[in-house]
Amino acid sequence: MANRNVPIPRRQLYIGGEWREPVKKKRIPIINPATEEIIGDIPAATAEDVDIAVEAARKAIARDDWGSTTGAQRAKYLRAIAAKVLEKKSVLATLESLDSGKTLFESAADMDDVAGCFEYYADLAEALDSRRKIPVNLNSDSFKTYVLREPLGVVGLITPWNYPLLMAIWKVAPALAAGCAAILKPSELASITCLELGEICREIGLPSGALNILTGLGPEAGGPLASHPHVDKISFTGSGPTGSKIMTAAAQLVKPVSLELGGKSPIVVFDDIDNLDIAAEWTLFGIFVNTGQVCSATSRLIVQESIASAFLDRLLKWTKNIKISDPLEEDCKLGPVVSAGQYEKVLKFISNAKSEGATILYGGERPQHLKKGYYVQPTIITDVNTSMEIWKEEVFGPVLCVKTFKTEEEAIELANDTKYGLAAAVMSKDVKRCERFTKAFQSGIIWINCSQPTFNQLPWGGKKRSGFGRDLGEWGLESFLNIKQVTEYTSAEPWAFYKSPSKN
Ligand SMILES: NC(=O)c1ccc[n+]([C@@H]2O[C@H](COP(=O)([O-])OP(=O)(O)OC[C@H]3O[C@@H](n4cnc5c(N)ncnc54)[C@H](O)[C@@H]3O)[C@@H](O)[C@H]2O)c1
Ligand SMILES: C[N+](C)(C)CCCC=O
Ligand code: NA
Repeated sequence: MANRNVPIPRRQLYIGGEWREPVKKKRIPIINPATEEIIGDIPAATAEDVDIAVEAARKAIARDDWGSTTGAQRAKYLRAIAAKVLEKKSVLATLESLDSGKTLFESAADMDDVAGCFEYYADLAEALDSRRKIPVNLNSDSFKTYVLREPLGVVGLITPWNYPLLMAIWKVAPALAAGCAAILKPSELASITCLELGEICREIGLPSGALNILTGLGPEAGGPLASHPHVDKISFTGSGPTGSKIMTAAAQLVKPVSLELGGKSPIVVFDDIDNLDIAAEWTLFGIFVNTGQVCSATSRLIVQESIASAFLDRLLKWTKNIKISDPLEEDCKLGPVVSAGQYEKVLKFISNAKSEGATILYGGERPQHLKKGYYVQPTIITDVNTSMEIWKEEVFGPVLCVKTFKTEEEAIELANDTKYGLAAAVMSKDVKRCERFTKAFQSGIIWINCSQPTFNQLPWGGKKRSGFGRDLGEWGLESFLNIKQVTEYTSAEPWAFYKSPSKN
């Protein structure tokens, strides 16, 4: 077992490069979901603190030490942050697990991804210098034109608890690479590592106000950020209902938003797969990694009837082998869900599925050996029909529902039978069929013969009710840039549209 006695730092809000007590001095308890114990607290920002942070961000943009930096200069800061994250990896990973219930192995992997994401955007920040000003040739003697890429300004980043630091960094890194000044509002359910990012920024000497971190409740801290007149954009990852509220608030000021929302993603398994075990493991990983609290979780298994029985048999064998324990224990593969609220929500989805007539093939309850903590067994539900809640709604927990199909057409129809459109996976050795599914799936992310692998270079985001806009890749950087066209009249001749008064 890793050291669970890592002290939980008692932080304030990180504003203008300093730790600052919230104006109303309120704090929110931190709960460890594995023990249900209060292990510390975080500051709770309100509208007053948002005003102060927005002012600090505006000042940063107006100051040369941030507002006039080149991409190459910003890249140095991003690389310094990446190095600090790796230096502190073990402590940060432990804090992430204590706060969110994530297994220590996954938290450590997240910290590598966090550092990798800063490194990736450091490269893109450097490359931006040569793309900052692009001449456009009009073949004109009268006009010289060019297009500028500029930082968008002050941006609000509102993020969820499932990958507390990683989801924040998917936005923080490109926002800083672009030269924006950012205000990060992480989830009140897991904010520790985001506050530690503040300490890292202080240690590496990031210019004050370039990144501000406001922990607090959604409506009290996130709400005023979304509706603030001096915030130029909101980039949000979280639930659909909150996304709608943010879009509504931003719409009043015609403020751009990007929304990465939930999903109910399908994984379609065909009978031509060579190896049932390989497909079973990907199916398992697609729904049980991070205890199913993944926006892109492939939570609907759509399996060809001819192999359904054999495949479910393999799936059960793999599922029974998953170690469920305190997330800090060695080899733990499934920790608790994040909170009491999430625990109740997941169990309610399972009991509703039962009362609607579905069969709980495996799991569905608290594991017998764990008396405390928000643990739910990995759960597989069969005898599902398309009108059931469990087929339609995002659970955000370790719950897989299963349907069978006979034909490819039927599989496509089932896969797209959802209001969401984040991700979709197909398992088949038929290359042409995989191409047909790639085209037919109504989603932003396609996995072929796998589920969940994610790379900084590739765009991340969805369509339909999963939102719009893209994190990661060059698209993530572009979303924090303003495109400005410049047209210069270079002719010595008069424009001659009006009759010149000197000729009267
Ligand atoms: N598409 C993706 O990339 C992605 C990634 C992770 C999570 N998610 C989705 O996030 C959801 C779970 O995360 P969650 O429970 O933290 O979501 P949530 O919507 O409850 O909270 C997300 C963030 O919004 C804030 N918030 C809440 N109410 C607000 C308001 N009125 N105004 C402004 N901010 C407010 C919260 O404090 C938090 O920081 C799931 O639906 C999941 O699918 C999506
Ligand atoms: C694919 N990852 C790395 C699990 C990240 C998913 C982000 C959304 O929850
Ligand atoms: Na917590």
